[in-house]
Amino acid sequence: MTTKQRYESAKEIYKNLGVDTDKVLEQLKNVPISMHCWQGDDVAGFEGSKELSGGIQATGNYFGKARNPEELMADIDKALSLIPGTHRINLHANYAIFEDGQEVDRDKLEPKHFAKWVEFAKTRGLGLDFNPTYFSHPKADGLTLSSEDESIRKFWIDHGKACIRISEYFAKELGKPCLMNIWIPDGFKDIPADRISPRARLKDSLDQIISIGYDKELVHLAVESKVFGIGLEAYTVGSHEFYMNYAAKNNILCLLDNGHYHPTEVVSDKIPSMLLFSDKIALHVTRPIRWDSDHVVIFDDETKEIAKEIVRCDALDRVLIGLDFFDASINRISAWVVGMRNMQKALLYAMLTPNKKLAELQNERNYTELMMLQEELKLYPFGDVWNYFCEINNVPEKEDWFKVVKEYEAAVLAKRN
Ligand SMILES: C[C@H](O)[C@H](O)[C@@H](O)C(=O)CO
Ligand SMILES: [Mn+2]
Repeated sequence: MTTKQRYESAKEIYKNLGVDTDKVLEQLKNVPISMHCWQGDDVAGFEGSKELSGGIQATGNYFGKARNPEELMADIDKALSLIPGTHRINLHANYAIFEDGQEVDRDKLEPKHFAKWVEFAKTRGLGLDFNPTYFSHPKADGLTLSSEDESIRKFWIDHGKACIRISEYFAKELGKPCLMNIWIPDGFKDIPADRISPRARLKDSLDQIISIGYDKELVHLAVESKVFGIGLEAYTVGSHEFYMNYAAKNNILCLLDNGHYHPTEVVSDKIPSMLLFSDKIALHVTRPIRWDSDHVVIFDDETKEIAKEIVRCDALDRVLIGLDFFDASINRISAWVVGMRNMQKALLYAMLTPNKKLAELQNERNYTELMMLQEELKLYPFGDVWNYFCEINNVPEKEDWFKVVKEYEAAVLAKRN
């Protein structure tokens, strides 16, 4: 049987559930996912120092990591060629590209330092998202936006302001809004004596950053909380409560990273609550194993639950989906492709679910049938629909894409050292 024939058969099966697969495939094609550039080089960036700080860690030493903008862009191209649909690229400020002798520190970054990325995105029809980089820098030794040292704090406030202008530039150039997400590593290893003062300073720093004014249609500003980092186990300044309140008060977005909560807390459950109070939210979809380990996104229960909440809350245009992982122990292009395709599979799985019917069963308190149907749905011919989605979007289906990665690994990655 051909992929199309399998699809036609699956289509009939889903039709009996009231699900229109043709419509689903059209919808899925138009859901952009923001692919993070930092999986390509273990969050190293293009500045002189490549040492990763801020309580995050990329472990592993698989060969072939991108060492410069040309290599990173070529690797992104290779990954995108294996992922159905048109997506977005998520950049960090430490991926600025300087002409010789024009290097500036992060507080002085300008749009021109990202012109090559804009050109890259434009020629491929991609959107760009952005993140100020508050780590891997001599001035990020401890606290940044919450620092008690006013000169350090000013440096990072200026960095935030510079990044707003760069985000605006991305949006204007590409004709698509840019999500600018602020994450800072600030915190303490051991029990602090004063929890409120660093948070008061962070609040003031954020106020100063947003005081420069920006077009909210162009820049979606977000703040990303975290519960702990390596060496920052006892306290993080940018906690969930801090940012949820800050975002609500200032009409900006919360970004929820599913590696940033206590182990039994799930982001899927937070999505509907947030959507009742915010026009938009943003996500970093990742896979924490025991801690915020940033493993590659797989087709696991929580990724599926996250996708289900986005779909059944009818919020595909209100939840800005991005990925955030950095695994240095495997082929990095494969990591991107697996993560991106899995996020799409999770969305597809959610779209193929008869959500209305399931909600009716819940309302009728028919929990027996609800459980039965949710379990039976797991063995529906979802894979046949996925493979057809790949076929009509001109990317290899099933594991066929991996051949392309292996060829690229042998021809290109193996020659990097
Ligand atoms: C590199 C990213 O900005 C970083 O991973 C951040 O989003 C985060 O999740 C830190 O734990
Ligand atoms: Mn994150």
